[in-house]
Amino acid sequence: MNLPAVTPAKSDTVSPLGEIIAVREAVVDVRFAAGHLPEINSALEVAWDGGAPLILEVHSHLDPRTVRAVALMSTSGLARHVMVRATGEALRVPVGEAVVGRMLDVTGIPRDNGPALPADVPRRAIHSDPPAMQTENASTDIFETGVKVLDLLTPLAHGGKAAMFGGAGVGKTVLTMELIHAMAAKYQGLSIFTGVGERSREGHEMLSDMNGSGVIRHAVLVYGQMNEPPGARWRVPLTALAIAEYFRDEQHKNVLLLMDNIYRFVQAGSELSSLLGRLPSRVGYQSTLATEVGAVEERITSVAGAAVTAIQTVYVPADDFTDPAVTAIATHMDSQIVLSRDLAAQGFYPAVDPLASSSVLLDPLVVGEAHCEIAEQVREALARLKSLQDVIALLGVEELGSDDRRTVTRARRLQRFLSQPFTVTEKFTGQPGRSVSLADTLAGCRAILDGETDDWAESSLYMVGTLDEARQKEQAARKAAAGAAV
Ligand SMILES: Nc1ncnc2c1ncn2[C@@H]1O[C@H](COP(=O)(O)OP(=O)(O)OP(=O)(O)O)[C@@H](O)[C@H]1O
Repeated sequence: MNLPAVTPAKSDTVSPLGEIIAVREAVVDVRFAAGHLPEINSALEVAWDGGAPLILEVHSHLDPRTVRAVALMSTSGLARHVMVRATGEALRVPVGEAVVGRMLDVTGIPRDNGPALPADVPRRAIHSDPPAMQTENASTDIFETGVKVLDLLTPLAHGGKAAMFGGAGVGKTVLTMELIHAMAAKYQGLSIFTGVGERSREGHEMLSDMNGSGVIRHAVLVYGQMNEPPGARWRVPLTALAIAEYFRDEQHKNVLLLMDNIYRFVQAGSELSSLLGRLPSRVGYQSTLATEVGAVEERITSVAGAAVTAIQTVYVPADDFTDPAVTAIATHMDSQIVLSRDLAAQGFYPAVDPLASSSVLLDPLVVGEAHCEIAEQVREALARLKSLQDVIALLGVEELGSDDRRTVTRARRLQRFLSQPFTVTEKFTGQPGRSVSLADTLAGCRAILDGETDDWAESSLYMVGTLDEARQKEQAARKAAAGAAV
């Protein structure tokens, strides 16, 4: 790839030119004339063959003339002695109406084979401080998702932060996609979907899904997927935040910010930390882990008149919930949705672990006494079922006392009632998706806890929407059984 000398800066101020002296994968060292060192986090540009410039971000000053920078795009083809232009400011990405309905990369370049963005599109720096504490607006308005187990046990706040934790293949992405459908349909705002280090296939599926359902008209997709260099995966959350902050602060719009998978942001930071020559901390993570997570999470906040509701997926390495990255992210969340491999293996989708999941909003002052009482009784029943699993496996349900037998009967029906077919899984389950109101969810759980379904077949409550649907399924099954008996 021919790399011409960098074209001189167009502005009247002469931006200092530097020269590349070392390239190690995503890390590039650049030497400038004495007294012209660009600031930390400022962007440097390398002009490629007429295409979009390669963007580098300054991360350390090695000596009075040399900076160490991180490439936000691939450095293949880059060589020593290539000239670099210091922009004098942080990377600025396009924001505003022009990016709605578009799929962008970390630098804000459209990657959806659509038209280029207008030259005068407004831009915003990817680095900025969170709003002043006094302007933040901690909301406790409940956000009904239509997913029974979430609305019952881990209610989400309009303007709050929720994270889905789980190992590989437990259903994080599918649940996130379902929430996009559930929320975009009834959410008067803008959705920003950020793909961080996930599969590119999922990005294209998301784009075609959103185009098909029309949700794309109110959405922006920002991607730094697993095929991208670590710099792109590390900075793409900031690109999405800059777009979200513009709509929140300049247009006072509500924003639904979805990030799949925020753990990959930490992983990219860890990769770069090693390449930047920094000493690793616990479990090999970067020593700046908590700072980097805080810098992103603290910017995800609401202000008066405009809420940013965030839902993030968190990959849990080796299903180890004590992992430093997982715990650092968890401390920032209002709702923690833990996905269980055991439940996924049994086909109970969404595989939300009712005992490990939690929400600060499950409080009588927020959701009311009745909701809290039902949620508590559901948890108690499922906890009792879990504690009796071994006894049941060894001796069978019949050997239990009458109280335990009743609890097990109801707990198993609750477990099945909390499973639910999704819209996004119709294509491979063949079952139409269901969105259930909170009132129907509470009424269904209340009826099961009161024993109304004790003599129903457990299968009648599996993968249904409301309890009425389960009742119809039970009646149909009984009729079929009666017909077969004749
Ligand atoms: N609600 C659901 N209904 C039916 N099947 C599901 C559901 N959720 C997940 N699955 C099944 O589990 C598989 C993995 O789901 P998904 O990709 O969401 O997991 P993940 O946790 O995001 O995995 P990874 O971390 O590898 O991306 C899906 O391809 C699907 O077969």
